Amino acid sequence: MLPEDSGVAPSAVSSVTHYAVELWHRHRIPIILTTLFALGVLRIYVHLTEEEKRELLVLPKIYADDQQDDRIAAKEEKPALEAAKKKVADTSEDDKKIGARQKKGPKRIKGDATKKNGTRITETPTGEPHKIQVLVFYSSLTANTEKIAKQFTEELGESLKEMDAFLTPQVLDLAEADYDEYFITPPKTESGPPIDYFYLILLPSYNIDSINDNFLEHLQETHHDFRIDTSPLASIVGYSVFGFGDREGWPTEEEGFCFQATQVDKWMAKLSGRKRAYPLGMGDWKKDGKERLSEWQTGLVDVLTQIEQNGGLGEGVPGSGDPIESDDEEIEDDGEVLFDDGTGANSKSSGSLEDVEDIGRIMANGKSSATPIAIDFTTEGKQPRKKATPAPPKDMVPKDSPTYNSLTKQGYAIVGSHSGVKICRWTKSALRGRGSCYKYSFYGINSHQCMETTPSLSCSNKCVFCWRHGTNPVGTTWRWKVDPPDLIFNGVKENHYKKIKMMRGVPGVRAERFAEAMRIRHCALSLVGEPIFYPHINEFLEMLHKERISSFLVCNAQHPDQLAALQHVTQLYVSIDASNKESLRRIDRPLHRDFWERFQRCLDILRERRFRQRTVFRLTLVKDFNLEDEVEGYADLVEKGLPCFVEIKGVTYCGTSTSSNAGLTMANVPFYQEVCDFVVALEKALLKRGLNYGIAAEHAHSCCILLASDRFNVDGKWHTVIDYDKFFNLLEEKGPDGDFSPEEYMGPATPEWATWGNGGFDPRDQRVDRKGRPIEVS
Ligand SMILES: Cc1cc2nc3c(=O)[nH]c(=O)nc-3n(C[C@H](O)[C@H](O)[C@H](O)COP(=O)(O)O)c2cc1C
Ligand code: SF4
Repeated sequence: MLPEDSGVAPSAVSSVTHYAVELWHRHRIPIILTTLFALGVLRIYVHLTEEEKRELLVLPKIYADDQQDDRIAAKEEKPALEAAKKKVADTSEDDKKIGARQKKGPKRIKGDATKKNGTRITETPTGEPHKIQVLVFYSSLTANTEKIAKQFTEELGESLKEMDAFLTPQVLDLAEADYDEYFITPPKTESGPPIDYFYLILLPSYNIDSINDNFLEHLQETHHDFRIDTSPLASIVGYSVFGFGDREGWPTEEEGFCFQATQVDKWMAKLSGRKRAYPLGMGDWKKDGKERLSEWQTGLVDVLTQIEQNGGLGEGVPGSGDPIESDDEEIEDDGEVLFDDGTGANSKSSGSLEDVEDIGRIMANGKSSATPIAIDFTTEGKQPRKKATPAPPKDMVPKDSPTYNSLTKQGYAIVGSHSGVKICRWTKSALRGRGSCYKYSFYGINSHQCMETTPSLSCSNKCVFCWRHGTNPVGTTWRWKVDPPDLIFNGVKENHYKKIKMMRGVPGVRAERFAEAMRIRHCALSLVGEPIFYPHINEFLEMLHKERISSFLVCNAQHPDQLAALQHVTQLYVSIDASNKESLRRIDRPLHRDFWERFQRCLDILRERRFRQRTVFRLTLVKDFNLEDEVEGYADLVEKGLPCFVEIKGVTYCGTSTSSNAGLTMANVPFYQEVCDFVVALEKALLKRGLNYGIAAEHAHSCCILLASDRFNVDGKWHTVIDYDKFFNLLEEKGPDGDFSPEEYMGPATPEWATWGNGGFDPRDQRVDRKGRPIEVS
């Protein structure tokens, strides 16, 4: 109805209304039908586009490259995902069947069945479907598990027979399997259809030294190895572990029932990016072992059936999602250099963990009473600004600190309160006859007889390329309890030998090298931190030398006073990480304000010492940081310090957040050819300055090249190798401050294979790739 004052004549209004009613009566059927049709089309369109989206969310294809992104998307779209899952579960015929089967096994959230004509969704770009190889690993000391594993594998094979996707399961003894082959990355298919792997591990627990310890150590070290992705097994389809134990002796899990299976399960979760396909099973061999195993087996077949149907574990499968694995996953190092203030509370957000640079602030905040006095041994004699109440100094790395946890997880043994020891990868590699580090090629150091250690885990730099995961404490002063040198010396040896002994069951370890390794002959004081930070470094060196253990000491050119007071070492290194002040600040991120002056003083000391110590400049090349345009600058530094040798090495990318925070990526790692070009240019720049240095040796394997002073060239041959016996004899004869020169303990000629142009790989060894496959040396 129109309002009365609208100004439109009533007769006109009534004729329009009449006309409209007339029109409706005449055409109402086509109008209604057309409207219904349009609404129907609209509904179908909306439905189809929604389904498309849901489909992607419901089934993250585990083989898709951007699986991670899918997961994130799925998380963000949780309500939609839930709705979609419910809908698919209600409607899919295939899923109904799976659902029925699953009633017997564990409850699972189903993914969308995208099975097309019976083929798995996992296909190569050419459409070839992947096959799944189930590998059943076991360990066994008294043969129970061995028998069970074989029978289990056979039965599993029977259950999977009808499923096209699966190859016949294989059983593998962990005492014989090469861990590098299976537990760094899954095996690669050389020919035939592409194969994906599903790992099952049957493991009895032993609280005595057994192969399980080696296996666990391998898993742990692989996870913490900075060269390897933290989840290198992420491409396996899934895994599950079953443990055997004995409740009679170990009644509960807290008391050790199946403790090693629990540990393997945790490490596998980490290595595989949480691909636990079925929960950890446990059984008491004497009581319910068989029953539990049979339940586990049923559940597994269920999961494998689902994988065959869906191409993956699907979202939300318990164990492949995000369970809290253990407390140690929670304290994963985030790469920040932390300092524990020792208050007991160790949450980062509470501020109890502080960067040492913040010590001033902590003290100002009234925490000074709990903080020991900082004794700057580098500036000893100066009066502390404020007289603090004397408090007993604390441990540098307390046992309950995150630093301790993190370092031990990376394989370090912490000795006393501030020292560490670790077996380096070259020591392990040499034990297996797979190559030694460049120090063998250049100086004759047997890697399997070399102990890598430090008496000070603390350092005064925070170098961008430091592979120590940023976990070591930093500081400009020694403010901690000081352990006596004999405690450190005995502790590091003991722990080194312990770690060597652990290697005895590792496949490929050569018996003769293992026997030799039980006598330490060399000590690389370069692990983490700054060895000359330790106030009793000279006494520690004396202990090494007394046992005729050579000493290669690396310092960071920040402690000139300690450097000046240092007694004889077999070889004395100074890290030269940049050729100018700005570059050094960017790379080393030194804590000392006068870092450049300290650096210069160290070079002066090295120059003075060059006829008494075998001095080495160690250059670490980082592309876009200190490589380009710095040749001349480095040549100037060599001219200033006149070292006996210059070692030039391409940086190794450690992939921690420390490095990424500093803007370091793989792109900063120079190619070997770039390192070679740099060294050739540096040699030329030195010759231009009238300095007689030449390229003496190379170790292409670790991207390292050695420039040597002509002092070590005899009759046209380089003599970079050291005569260690001669060194100890001279030391015994002349004392730790004795007057003898590096030339006096110069060894035989550098082996031909190590000289420039010959690669530097010891021909006695077999070079292998990361998975232990032989590589032909070109
Ligand atoms: C020396 C020894 C130590 C053991 N330690 C443990 C243990 O710490 N926790 C546990 O649950 N079972 C322990 N067991 C029990 C074994 O795990 C169990 O007997 C297992 O079935 C043995 O498997 P196998 O015959 O394949 O080696 C131990 C057995 C022995 C002989
Ligand atoms: S020098 Fe270093 S890398 Fe070489 S064997 Fe010794 S500890 Fe390992």
